[in-house]
Amino acid sequence: MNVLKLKAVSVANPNENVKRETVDLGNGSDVVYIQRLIPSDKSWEWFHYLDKHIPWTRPTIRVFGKPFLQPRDTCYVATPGLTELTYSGYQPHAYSWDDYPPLTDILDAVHKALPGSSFNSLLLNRYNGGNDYVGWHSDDEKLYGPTPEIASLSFGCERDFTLKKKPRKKSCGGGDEPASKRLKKDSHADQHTFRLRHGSLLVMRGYTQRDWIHSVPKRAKVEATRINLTFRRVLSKKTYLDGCEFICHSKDLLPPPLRPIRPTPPQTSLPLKLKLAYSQFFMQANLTNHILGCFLFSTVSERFYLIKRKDYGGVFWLYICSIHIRILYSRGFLVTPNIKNIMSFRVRDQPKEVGSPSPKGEVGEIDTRAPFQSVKAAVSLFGEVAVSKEKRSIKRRSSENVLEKETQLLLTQREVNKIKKQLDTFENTKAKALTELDKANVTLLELTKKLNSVRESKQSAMEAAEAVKNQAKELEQALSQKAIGYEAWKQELEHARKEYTTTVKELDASKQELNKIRQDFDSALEAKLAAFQTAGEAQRSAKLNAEKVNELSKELATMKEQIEQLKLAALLAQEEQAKVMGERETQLNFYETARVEVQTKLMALKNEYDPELTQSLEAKLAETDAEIHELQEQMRQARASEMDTVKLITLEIKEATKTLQEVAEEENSLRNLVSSLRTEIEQVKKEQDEMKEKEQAVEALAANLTDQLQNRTEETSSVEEKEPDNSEDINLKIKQLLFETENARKEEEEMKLKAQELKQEAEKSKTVAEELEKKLELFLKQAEEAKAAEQKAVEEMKMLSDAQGAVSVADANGKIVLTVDEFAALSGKIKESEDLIDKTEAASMAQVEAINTRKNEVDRKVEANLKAIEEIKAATDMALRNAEMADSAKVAVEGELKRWRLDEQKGGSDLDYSDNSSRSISLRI
Ligand SMILES: O=C(O)CCC(=O)C(=O)O
Ligand SMILES: [Fe+2]
Repeated sequence: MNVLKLKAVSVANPNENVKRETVDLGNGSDVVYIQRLIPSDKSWEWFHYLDKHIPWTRPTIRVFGKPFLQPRDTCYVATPGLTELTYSGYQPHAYSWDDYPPLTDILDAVHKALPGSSFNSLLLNRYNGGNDYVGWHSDDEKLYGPTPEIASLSFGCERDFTLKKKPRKKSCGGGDEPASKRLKKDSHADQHTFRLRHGSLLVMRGYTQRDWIHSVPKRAKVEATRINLTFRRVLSKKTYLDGCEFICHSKDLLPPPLRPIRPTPPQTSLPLKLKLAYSQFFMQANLTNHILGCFLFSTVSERFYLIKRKDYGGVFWLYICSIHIRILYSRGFLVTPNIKNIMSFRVRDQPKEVGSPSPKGEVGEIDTRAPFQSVKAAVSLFGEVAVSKEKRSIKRRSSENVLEKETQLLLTQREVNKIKKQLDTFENTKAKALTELDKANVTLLELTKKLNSVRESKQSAMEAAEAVKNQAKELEQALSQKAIGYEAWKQELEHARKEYTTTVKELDASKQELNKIRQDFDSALEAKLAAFQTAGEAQRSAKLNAEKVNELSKELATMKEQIEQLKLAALLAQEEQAKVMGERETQLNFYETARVEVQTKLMALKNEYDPELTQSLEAKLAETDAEIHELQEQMRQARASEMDTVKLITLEIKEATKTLQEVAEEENSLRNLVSSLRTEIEQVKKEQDEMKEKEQAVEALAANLTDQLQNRTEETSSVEEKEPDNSEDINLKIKQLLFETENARKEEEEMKLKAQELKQEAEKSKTVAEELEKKLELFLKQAEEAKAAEQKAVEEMKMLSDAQGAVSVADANGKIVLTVDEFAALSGKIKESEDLIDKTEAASMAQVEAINTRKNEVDRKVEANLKAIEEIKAATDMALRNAEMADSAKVAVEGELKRWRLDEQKGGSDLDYSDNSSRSISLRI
């Protein structure tokens, strides 16, 4: 593998030329953004290395309990021994820093940029284009403590990073601050966006994870890849002590209220005072905190306790003395202390000598990093708080070593236990397997025994057979002594006997076959009966359908009539309107004449009277003129709009009539289809009748065959007795049999053909049904359209009725062409016809559906019938073959028997067979 060699980096000095921007988010949260931390070339070099070498995975995480493919690639790197990271139900595998050496260079660069930082884990993200993203979240996992510093380094494609304030109810910790301060902080913006550039570093600090959420949203147009590294510090690690697993948190995890150590206690009895200081603090500030457990240990003089406490999103340990533990215990905050578990207590920054200058602000703090391996060790260290730092550190180191060893030992012990368990399971499986083997052996023995007994019985049977053979030989010898010339005959007799046995067997088989055929016939008959019943039902339903179709046609006729009436009403309305218009025009003409007359009169008056009166009269005339004009205009407009509406309605009614006609046509075609379906059903019934006849013929033939076979047997014996040389007759009969067999074959062929035809018919009826369905769909669509058109017409009519109402009010003469009521009645009629169409449509649909169902049923029955016929045909074939075979065998036997009887008769004078029954042949059919 071509591993990229990367030199140790010297990145920009954070304190000198790197520009950093700090955004105060308020309430102890802030974000630092360094736009150009890593030079572009170096950033690309790292980008390509990470893109190629990091083992990226895209895990399935859980969001609100549902599995969800993480919308970006990821990888996790961490220092060994830390508590594992788990987020959204997913625990990533922790790779080591050494697996990917450039990561340590990048880490160094980040550490340099952020003095005092000490990251021990890294979550890498790769966004393969704008569709990859990270949704709103906060990195507030417990293992990072309450105020984690998270540094996010970006390479490659620029993406937006958005921060949003969490809903107010979740915010906590600001309770100690004065209201004025809080108010001020509230003025901070609730959302911030940073464009994360190639080589930039964004650091979230303080309570950002507690109070804010962040995301990298999707970006539709982005295609390029972005790689992001988020550095974090895990505060806890696992330790084993006295067989117990402890999650130890470093001092960083102590929440701020506990961090400032209490003022220096008096120098005398320092450890105890220190303990008291902590316990007092604990009592004051944290009584309500959730206490997970209490652990007791003793020093020479006193018993002390450590409290396992949960606070600020973390679990850690507190030291407490016995007095306070009793108080806590009495108040129900503690459960029974467990004496076996102990934790360490370390004192930091102790004054070296008594009487030295006043101690510094901080005198001690809890450190659970190095628990004691035994009570003794704890006591010894606890008693030596005043010893030199060096000595203490040596002791601590040795105690840490011992702890490390113990942890390793415990892990090894666990491993050993696991292996032991595995061994146990293996032993169990082995024991089970052995038992099974024993059982198998027993069975084998039993089987062997059985085999042996079978062998023995076989042997004895063989011996018996041998004895019988010997006897037969003896008998033969005796016979040969008596009739030496019959040697050949004996052999033939033997042969005939054998043949006879085979024939009997074959005849048995034939009989069975025939029985089977009979059974098949019976079941076919049943199926046929069922098919007939279905056909009858189909017929009945077809009749019903026809009746319904007739009803539908009647309804359709009524509808047509109604529409005709509607049309008539519309025509009448039109005529009425035309009449009104005529009257109005006459009125207008009358006005016009009156006006002209007045004008003439006025002119005459003007000439006769003074000009002032004339002027006023003229003005009045002009006014009247204008009014008349206005009236004329209004009437013209009203007439035009009325005409338009009437035209529109007429058009709509025409369309509705057309659609109804189409519906009627569809009904007709449906009716035709129903009748053709009925004809098809009749045809199928006829075919079935024919099939039945054929089947009966085949049945009769099979029965005939059986009878003939029986007769032949009887005839053979009687002919043998009466006419030994009637071979010609036998031949004739055999020929006849063969002829009949041939006939049966032909019949069968015909049946096959018929079945084929029936199948084709079934196919055809299927196609017809499909076409019917298609037509129905089309019909439904058209009905829908007709309905919509009708609806529209109704609306138009309503509008017109409203308009007419208005006209009637405006018209002083009260001459209304169509009153509101008339229009309402008209609308009602239209609604009625609409409902009727709906009902008709639904009924026809149901009819067609029912027809389809019936047809499908008939199809199914026909198919079942065809199948039964096929099976019968196959069985008949087989039976015929068997009959043929039996026939030829019979011929052979007959020949042999004839010869045998002849010989017997010839030798009758020499041999006296008193027991004739031993020679008689009975054919069992
Ligand atoms: O890709 C980024 O910039 C943010 C990633 C992030 O928020 C995370 O991994 O938790
Ligand atoms: Fe994050």
